[in-house]
Parts: sequence; C-alpha cells; structure tokens
Amino acid sequence: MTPLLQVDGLTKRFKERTVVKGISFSVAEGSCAALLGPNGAGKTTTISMLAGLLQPTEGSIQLRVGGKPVLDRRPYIGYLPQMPVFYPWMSGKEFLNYAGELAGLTTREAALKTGEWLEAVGLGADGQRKIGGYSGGMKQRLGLAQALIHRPKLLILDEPVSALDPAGRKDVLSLLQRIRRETTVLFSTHVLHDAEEICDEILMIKAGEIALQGNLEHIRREYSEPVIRMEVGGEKASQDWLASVGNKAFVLQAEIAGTRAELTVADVEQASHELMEDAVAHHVIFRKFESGQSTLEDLFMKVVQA
Ligand SMILES: Nc1ncnc2c1ncn2[C@@H]1O[C@H](COP(=O)(O)OP(=O)(O)OP(=O)(O)O)[C@@H](O)[C@H]1O
Repeated sequence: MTPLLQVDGLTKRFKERTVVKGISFSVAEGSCAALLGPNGAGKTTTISMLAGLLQPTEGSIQLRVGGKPVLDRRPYIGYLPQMPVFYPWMSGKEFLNYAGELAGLTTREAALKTGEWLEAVGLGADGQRKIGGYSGGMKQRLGLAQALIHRPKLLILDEPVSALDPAGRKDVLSLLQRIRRETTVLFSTHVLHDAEEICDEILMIKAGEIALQGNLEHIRREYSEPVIRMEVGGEKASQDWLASVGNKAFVLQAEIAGTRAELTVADVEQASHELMEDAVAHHVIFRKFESGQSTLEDLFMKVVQA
C-alpha cells in the first residue's frame, strides 16, 4: 500500500551540530505511529520539520493525498505543539472559531465545526468559559480540536500528554484512541506505555537516528526473549554466587546489580533448574525468583541505554 507520509534521509543541522541524522520512515494511511525516544533524541526537531515549521537541512518529506503527492502538505496536516500557546482571555469557542478561520474555513464553516468539535472533545459545556480557567487536560483537548477542525489527513502531536496529570493523561489518550479510528496519527512521546496504549507502529529514535522501527506487535514478538529475574539475600554467600552466575554457559546475557540479577537465557526451564540446583549447593537465600519473557519496556530501556 502507498504510504500517506514518506520521509527519506531527513536531516537537521544546527550550525555544526547534526541533531536529526538522515532518518527514513513511512506512515500508512489509517495507522497510528509513535515517535518514541528519550529527551533530546530529536523528536521535536523531526516533528517541527514534518509540520512545516522548520526547514530540513537535507532529505525529503512527501505527503500523498488520494495516492498523489501534494506540493504543499501543510493544509492537510493538523498539528499540536508540545507547549501550545492559548490566549487566556479568549473563550474555548472563540479560540476554535479563530483557529478554524486561520485553517481556511469560511466563517460559517468555522462556527459549525467549532460547535461539533467542542462536543467531540468533551468541552461542549465549557465553550463559553475563558481558556485561562481551563485545566491542563481541557487545554490539551482544546488543542486537539484546533488541530482537527479542518479535518486534516494527518494529525501530528508533539508529546501531547507529557505535561498532564494522570487524569488529564487518561482523558487525552482515550480521546486520541477515538480520533485514530478516523485520522492517521503521528505522535511523539518518551513514554513507551503511551505509545502502546494507542499506536500500532513505533519509530524509536535515539541521538537523531532510528534505533528500531516497525509494527508494535511484530517487534514485541520478535524481540521477546526468555529471562530470569532473581533477588538474593544480602549475606556474602548469596552475593558471591550471584556475582558469578553470568559465567554460566546457558546465560546469554547477564545484568547484575547488587542483590539483583536479570539473565537472558535460551531455555528458561533448563536454566531455572540448573540455577536452583547450584544455588542450593551454595546455600543461597532467594528473595525473588521469577521467570518469563522480556517485555517491550526491557527492549526500550536496552535501546535507550545502549
Ligand atoms: N534551535 C536549536 N539550535 C541548536 N540545537 C537545538 C535546537 N533545537 C534543538 N536543538 C538540540 O537538538 C537536540 C534534539 O532536540 P529535540 O527537542 O528535537 O529533542 P526531543 O527528542 O524532542 O527532546 P525532549 O523530549 O526533551 O523535547 C537537543 O540536543 C537540542 O538541544
């Protein structure tokens, strides 16, 4: 299928510093893609280039509408910045009307869409109130309505839930879940859980480069490995034993810190059996012994810390 958005070799240099290093990816129509990465990875810079606010140093960004590339993608994009600026003295309704007209709607259309979107984002009863009195979650929902008022083909959001408290976060995530059924969404986050909640594709970026990309479920399956997590007592015999488990032939990878260890193994049953036998022989006291599969969070942490 032809993607809605195709990005090739996208690069941004600020003076001699390259912060986005030739990244390529595509976003299929109808999907939700999360641009996931730690602070400073280059998410905002990438999103600003996609939204047309920042000129790329190199590379191309192509948006296709009805299968055909468009010359100016901006009218087809809805964008919500990381720190949206609202006029606190405006009411939510006035602000949306204004945003609609700015996006090219006629006065009549803007008024009609304002009413519809205030309802859709759950601000129907608060439309006449001044934005200055809105909570963080309400402002973010208003920001989403502003980004969607002209029915864009692609909705681009920069860390839409990072600044919110848990209630506001849940509010905005469930709204996004609804929106994503009708609109293609690309949003940045440094929280894997937020990406998992609504997206089907992830692009993990680190230091301006794509570290991992693909379908979330495929990645989850492909990178899931058998792991054993253990915690032992603080006495010397236990600690000495734990410090040595990384040398065992069946341990593929070991992360040992103090009284805790996480081992990646080939066969979790055989490894558990051998570890237990050995531990008994060495008078080890366990506080925890757990076997299972590594999670996407483990993978994300590995990518981020590598
Ligand atoms: N205008 C600029 N001039 C110079 N350096 C910049 C500029 N804008 C961003 N950077 C640098 O580029 C790097 C990537 O920044 P960016 O804001 O894109 O990261 P991010 O992944 O969005 O991080 P965060 O989650 O903290 O917002 C950072 O090291 C930042 O300091």
